[in-house]
Amino acid sequence: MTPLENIRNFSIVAHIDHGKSTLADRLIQLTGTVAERDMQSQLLDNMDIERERGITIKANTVRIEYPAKDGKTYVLNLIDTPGHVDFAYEVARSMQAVEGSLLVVDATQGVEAQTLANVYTAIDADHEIVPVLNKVDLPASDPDRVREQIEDVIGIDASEACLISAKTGVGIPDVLEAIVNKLPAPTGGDPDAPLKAMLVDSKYDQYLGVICIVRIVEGTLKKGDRIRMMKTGGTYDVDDVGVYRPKMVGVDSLGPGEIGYLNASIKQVRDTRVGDTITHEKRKCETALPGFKPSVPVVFCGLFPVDANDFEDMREAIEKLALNDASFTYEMETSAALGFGFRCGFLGLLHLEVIRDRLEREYDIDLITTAPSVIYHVHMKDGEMQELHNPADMPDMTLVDHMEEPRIKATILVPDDYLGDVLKLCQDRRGIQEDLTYAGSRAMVVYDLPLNEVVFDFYDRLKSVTKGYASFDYQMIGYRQDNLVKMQILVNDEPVDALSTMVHRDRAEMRGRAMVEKLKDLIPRHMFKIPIQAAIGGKVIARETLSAMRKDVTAKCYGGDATRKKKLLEKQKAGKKKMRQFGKVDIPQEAFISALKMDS
Ligand SMILES: Nc1nc2c(ncn2[C@@H]2O[C@H](COP(=O)(O)OP(=O)(O)OP(=O)(O)O)[C@@H](O)[C@H]2O)c(=O)[nH]1
Repeated sequence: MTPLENIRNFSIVAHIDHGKSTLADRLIQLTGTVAERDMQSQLLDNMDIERERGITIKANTVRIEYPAKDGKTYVLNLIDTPGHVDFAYEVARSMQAVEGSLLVVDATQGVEAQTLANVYTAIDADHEIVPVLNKVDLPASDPDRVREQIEDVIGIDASEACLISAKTGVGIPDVLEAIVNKLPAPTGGDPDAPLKAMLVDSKYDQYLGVICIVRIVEGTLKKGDRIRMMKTGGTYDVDDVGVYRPKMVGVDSLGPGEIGYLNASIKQVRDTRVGDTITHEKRKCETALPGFKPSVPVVFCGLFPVDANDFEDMREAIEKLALNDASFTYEMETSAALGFGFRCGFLGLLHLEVIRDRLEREYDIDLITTAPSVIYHVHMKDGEMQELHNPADMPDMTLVDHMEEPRIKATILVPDDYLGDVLKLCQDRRGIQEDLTYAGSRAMVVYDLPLNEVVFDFYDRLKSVTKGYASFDYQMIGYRQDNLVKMQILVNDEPVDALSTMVHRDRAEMRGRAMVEKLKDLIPRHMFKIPIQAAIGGKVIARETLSAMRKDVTAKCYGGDATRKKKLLEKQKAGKKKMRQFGKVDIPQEAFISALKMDS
């Protein structure tokens, strides 16, 4: 067991791409935690999809042993936290398990929106913060300017910030010394007290079952102990305890201040509650740790198999994915248009994409994704309040008194030149400007926006109007009443429920027109005329007509080249597979998403 004063627990906070993972790799490498031949970049991102997209989804931890200049060997426990806005709540939770943070800022870019959001989370968790300026090997780096910016915008002293290049390794020893000298050791913690440990995160391993990452606050955890989860009441025998280096290595025991894993034949991640207090069954601790609110899904959409025969496979795949991800919810849904599928809830759009990608790639299921929606509060005239997850379930408007929608506070950092475009974008999305300040040549804008207008393609639009220079972060602020209506789309006079959306009354006409125009381009011509309409209640607010024509793919193949004709017809058939029939009309899969993209 390591004495408390020789332990340092920390996380790294950074904006995406500022070098968090590269720095973690360097720290691991320099301390010889991994043999040189086993070194591969991004050691901590072990899920394929994380590695591929360069994002971290679940918290990971690694234990590093560092012989410091003062002659003592320290145990450094690094918790790697997710870096994307969707997972902000997970970041806040993992931070409760450590005492300090390295604040990594790319010295060529400076402070970005996520730097701010993450560093404030660290400050809220009472962290000591060590600023680290990365990428000083690049000619464009300007450490002095960025140092000043950290002081002006964040308000912490950056005069002793470490100047490093995580890529070349310059300055890494200074970071290790700063961790030891500037970050506090964990406090308190009697190894003989009844066990009190925090469940920091849990994940599913196909060979070992559920692995829990734990931080010991008091007492000692050993293999063979019988433990109790104080919130869920579950009791388990501990099969193994250990640490990540970053591979799993068993240890005899974990004591106060230490971070490691435990494995106790827990069947599914859902049986564990992140933030729960773990204690011994026989000798319980008196009070539990404060615990966390569970993270709740904010974005919902329907997922349907393109081929109805895939439904059972899809159910199995979704159940498996949910085993490892308690923040992802699902329930069966039937749609008149799309048949059987699932209504799924996600933490954000990236989370949605990750799950959808995994279903398609790992389980080989072609999916139709319906428009993402948020949760509306529908206040009925009889005083009851209903949560609306799916626009298709909207109750009869005559029974509704009023509706509320979720709003967010969005923080956007953008170079001056693009400020006008950003303000226009936020204004177009029904935003209310709350603040506009400058940090050097960059503006920081704060907007109050409806989540509904952001979940879909706001981030893409923001990136495109600012050529990628803007950064964005948000947090939920609550519900507010507004004039919202359900807009239906009718194709060939039949409503397509999967295309229903909630819109603001004042924008309904514009949105309806844009959608029917898009659909006209997306739906192939048929042998008959197809009216495409947008309607509110029974009233049509926009209409386009797709004229009749048979698309003869073989028309260009005059002469007798039969094989080429056959090939083209087969290609047409394959293309058809991705379509769904609505009455007599085929609607291609991409229409469900593309039709909703707004051009501003
Ligand atoms: N030139 C230079 N490039 C660097 C340095 N550190 C990181 N990079 C590069 O910057 C990019 C982003 O680095 P990552 O370590 O993946 O960034 P991250 O912050 O972990 O990103 P997320 O995991 O997506 O949050 C990679 O292409 C790195 O090779 C550095 O010191 N100098």
